[in-house]
Amino acid sequence: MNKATNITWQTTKIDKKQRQAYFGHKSAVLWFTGLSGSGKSTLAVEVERQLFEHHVNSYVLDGDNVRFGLNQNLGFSAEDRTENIRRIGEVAKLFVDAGTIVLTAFISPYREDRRRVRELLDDGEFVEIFVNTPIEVCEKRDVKQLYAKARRGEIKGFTGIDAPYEAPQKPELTIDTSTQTLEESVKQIIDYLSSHHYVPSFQS
Ligand SMILES: Nc1ncnc2c1ncn2[C@@H]1O[C@H](COP(=O)(O)OS(=O)(=O)O)[C@@H](OP(=O)(O)O)[C@H]1O
Ligand SMILES: Nc1ncnc2c1ncn2[C@@H]1O[C@H](COP(=O)(O)OP(=O)(O)O)[C@@H](O)[C@H]1O
Repeated sequence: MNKATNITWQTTKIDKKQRQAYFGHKSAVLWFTGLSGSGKSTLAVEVERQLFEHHVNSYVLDGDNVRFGLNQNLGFSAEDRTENIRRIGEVAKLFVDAGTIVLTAFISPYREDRRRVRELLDDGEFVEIFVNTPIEVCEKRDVKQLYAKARRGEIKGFTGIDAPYEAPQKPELTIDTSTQTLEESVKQIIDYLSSHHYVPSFQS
């Protein structure tokens, strides 16, 4: 609910369609969701690099980074995670309006929070990518040693240990980084974008 009153939506002279035509590709959100250590950031960063190399406007919004700035007042309670995802959704929508393919790498554990972001956007603009790497593999990787801390009880409410992760029911794409190489996963995503005419066709 808006707290401010007496506000009106300002329209501009250049719209999303004009920006997309100018850049030569569609804009959308590639919404990576999955457990910590599942591979969201690694995938997003590599897809961004390849899109950029092929002259596609692309930009990664990453969990840890956004929490250093925009969302530095939020923690990991269910309410704070919901607010985290709500703000990211609004930021992602601005990027889509600006003609960019924005890649978001957040655990985003709640189905309802992700659904709300999908609803914010037009049809086809929300591409949900479920990074479905088994927790045993994520925990074994333990890139930031957070699973070990959670197991020792030093972090409370860690996703997958003592906080929930609600898997997507109908994601556009599912990736398992325990069985697919990085190259295979990136190719799967780029092929999806090409075959669905988000970007001109190219080989990853
Ligand atoms: N309690 C708890 N649970 C899960 N993750 C935790 C927690 N505390 C800190 N971290 C670190 O924060 C990163 C997840 O932040 P997100 O903004 O993606 O989380 S969420 O979408 O709001 O659930 C996550 O980063 P990724 O590993 O990149 O997913 C962790 O490094
Ligand atoms: N096939 C793969 N695809 C993506 N990441 C992989 C793969 N195999 C191993 N990894 C490693 O898994 C880790 C995933 O960490 P990260 O991308 O930070 O995950 P998240 O953003 O989901 O927390 C990285 O250290 C990465 O090098």
